[in-house]
Amino acid sequence: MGSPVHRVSLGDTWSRQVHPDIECERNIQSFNVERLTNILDGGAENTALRRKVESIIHSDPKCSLKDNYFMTQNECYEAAVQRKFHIQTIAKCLGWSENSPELFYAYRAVSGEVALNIHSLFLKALRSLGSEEQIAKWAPLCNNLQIITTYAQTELGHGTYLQGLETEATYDAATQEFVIHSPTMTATKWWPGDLGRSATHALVQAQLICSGARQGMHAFIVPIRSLEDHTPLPGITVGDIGPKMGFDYTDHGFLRLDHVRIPRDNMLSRFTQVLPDGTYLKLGKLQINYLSMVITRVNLLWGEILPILQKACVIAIRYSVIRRQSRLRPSDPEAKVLDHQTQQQKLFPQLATVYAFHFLTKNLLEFFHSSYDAILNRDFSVLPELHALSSGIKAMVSDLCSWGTELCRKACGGHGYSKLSGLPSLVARVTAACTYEGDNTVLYLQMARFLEKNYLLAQASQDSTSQRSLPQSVAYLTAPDLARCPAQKAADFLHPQLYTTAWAHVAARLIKDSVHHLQTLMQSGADRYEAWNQTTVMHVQAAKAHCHYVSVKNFTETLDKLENEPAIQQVLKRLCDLYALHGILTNSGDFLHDGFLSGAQVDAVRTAYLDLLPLIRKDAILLTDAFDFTDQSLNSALGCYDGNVYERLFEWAQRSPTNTQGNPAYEKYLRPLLQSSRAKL
Ligand SMILES: CCCCCCC/C=C/C(=O)SCCNC(=O)CCNC(=O)[C@H](O)C(C)(C)COP(=O)(O)OP(=O)(O)OC[C@H]1O[C@@H](n2cnc3c(N)ncnc32)[C@H](O)[C@@H]1OP(=O)(O)O
Ligand SMILES: Cc1cc2nc3c(=O)[nH]c(=O)nc-3n(C[C@H](O)[C@H](O)[C@H](O)COP(=O)(O)OP(=O)(O)OC[C@H]3O[C@@H](n4cnc5c(N)ncnc54)[C@H](O)[C@@H]3O)c2cc1C
Repeated sequence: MGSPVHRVSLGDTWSRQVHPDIECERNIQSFNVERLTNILDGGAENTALRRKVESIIHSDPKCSLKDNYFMTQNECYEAAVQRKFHIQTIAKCLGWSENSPELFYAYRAVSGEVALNIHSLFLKALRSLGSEEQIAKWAPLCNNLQIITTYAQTELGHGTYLQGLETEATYDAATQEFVIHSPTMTATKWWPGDLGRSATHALVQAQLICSGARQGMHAFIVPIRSLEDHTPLPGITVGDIGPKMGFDYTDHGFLRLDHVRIPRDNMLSRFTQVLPDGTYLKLGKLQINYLSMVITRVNLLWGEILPILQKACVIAIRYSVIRRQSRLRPSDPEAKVLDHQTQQQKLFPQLATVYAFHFLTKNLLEFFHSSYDAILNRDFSVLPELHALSSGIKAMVSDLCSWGTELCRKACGGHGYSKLSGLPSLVARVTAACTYEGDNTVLYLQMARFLEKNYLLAQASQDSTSQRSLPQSVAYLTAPDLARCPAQKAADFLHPQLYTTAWAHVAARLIKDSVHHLQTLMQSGADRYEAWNQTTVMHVQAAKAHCHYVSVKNFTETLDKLENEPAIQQVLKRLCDLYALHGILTNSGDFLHDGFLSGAQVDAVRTAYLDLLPLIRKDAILLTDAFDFTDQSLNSALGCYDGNVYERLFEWAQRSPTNTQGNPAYEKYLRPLLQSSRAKL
């Protein structure tokens, strides 16, 4: 049954011998780990390709992450540029193209710690908002790195409210140019990645002004640094925004534009155009110019956010079978910390969540790919659902991945606080995901608006004879609802149909309550804007419940498709059960509120939930092995495959420059202090 798990080890002394405390966890395999890896990769051929790419990348020392934890911000940046350069060189040699799986796997191998990540965001914005001619002109320059680009939207004064952006692009019909200008200090672009020290061109989002009228946010390609010597071009003030909580390897920057002139052709014009005489043409709503954000949200979930919680689970769970603290009985040896029920209660919901999110994000990507071509060809019918789902799911996944990664860090005790565990940098990175590409509260509210509309449509269609079909993700709003949960005992809560229905019930009720509250306020005289603001806490709660429902439903549907893989289906079903029940327990007030669940039923949920923990315990290491991260990519003294935690932590600490560079503070301060106190002894 068992199959050797692939790993690319660090090649250090201890990698040759696997620690017995982790080896025994792998001895009895209730499912085929390799097969699960294949399923996660989307097929055995993808697993093989990924491993091939990882071997190539890891055999190049210039792509190594080894000394990252001891670097300054500048050194991190330089090393990230070097890695980008080497991966690009390898890609060119081996014919890996933009968007190829090989390139995706190469970045996964180095944990995404390369410079020029926003270059690919620029390309996505270009391909979605640019005309075919613009794509033909700029994409090859980007792909060959003849230019380095950034996505400059956020300003010092505004990030969320795009209508409030101050940067102006005023069309001058006499010269057929746009004049790009930052009229105030707060109009300074602030945060764009790769802008501080690298980019030669920026995709600047600015308020279009033509023929005297303001037309809202549009995208313009603006050269900012000389291609000869990289100095800022006339009218450009550009630099780095300084130290941040994480992302040391990225040069986030600022940009001020002083009446910078660019040709008319540099406004991206797939959906909107300015004709030579200044006539403005637009297809659909203005918000079509926000399309690139939809694309980026979906892609970052898969490539950046999800792997962070996966890695945190691998590190924390592997460490928890090596770390021993306390005895469960006085006569026993000290227990692995993973055998404490409370440790399982911390880590297994995170493991279940990350599996749920893997399948959810995969499904969202598929929905995105099936809609994208239609949108580019100006069929916007599916855009509202895509925007709502990508906003809500981005918010939920980044929120819970951030929460879960920090929980994994804390679950590693003191060593989790060491950067050498790998966990602090994962926490810093995933925390940013709750803000970038849209603050999560703001994104939940976008989802809530979609829910409100569809709830009202559902009500209208129930009141009339003609049935209107709702988008698939909200179709449950028209389904018959149960007032009470029929479960009688703990085992009943292990039926996917039962807990999916419970989540549907709670989501539908919270949506109904938030909309009714909004309407009540409006009926009592508040205008819509005031009433909306007075109900946003309820709307966010409803949006969260809806997203949770979508994720539970998606996980159960994934299980249904695994009927030919009974062993894997069984182990994943336990995770699915745990995910759904953990959600019910942490939100039990919502289920008790209208009597859908009774107190006794919540007790039964807890029993079912706690009974799952020991079942998942025996497969825990295998479930983390299945993610198949190489030791190099984990870059964690606690999380390596072989479990030799203490040896590695000790050796890595020796590498700290603080141990070899002498101690100037001793000469300046400590020696005088010690000597003065010695005199008194
Ligand atoms: C390895 C990589 C490491 C990390 C890299 C990190 C890179 C990060 C990059 C960035 O952060 S780039 C900057 C990202 N910025 C944002 O995401 C800003 C968030 N703000 C917004 O998206 C919008 O301003 C807003 C919150 C949606 C509000 O916009 P606006 O006030 O103009 O619209 P509304 O009145 O709320 O809505 C009107 C209408 O439009 C619909 N809509 C809104 N957004 C979209 C969209 N993206 N696509 C399609 N439709 C959209 C919205 O649903 C409304 O529809 P109706 O209800 O009127 O039908
Ligand atoms: C690591 C990182 C990388 C980034 N990369 C880029 C990049 O490459 N390019 C780029 O252009 N930008 C980038 N950004 C900027 C990022 O997109 C914005 O910071 C983000 O969109 C949030 O906007 P804000 O900073 O204006 O937050 P604000 O909107 O000021 O949020 C502050 C608070 O106000 C609340 N709030 C705001 N509006 C509302 C509302 N309507 N309703 C309820 N509450 C509200 C928020 O919930 C939050 O609690 C990056 C940011 C980070 C941290």
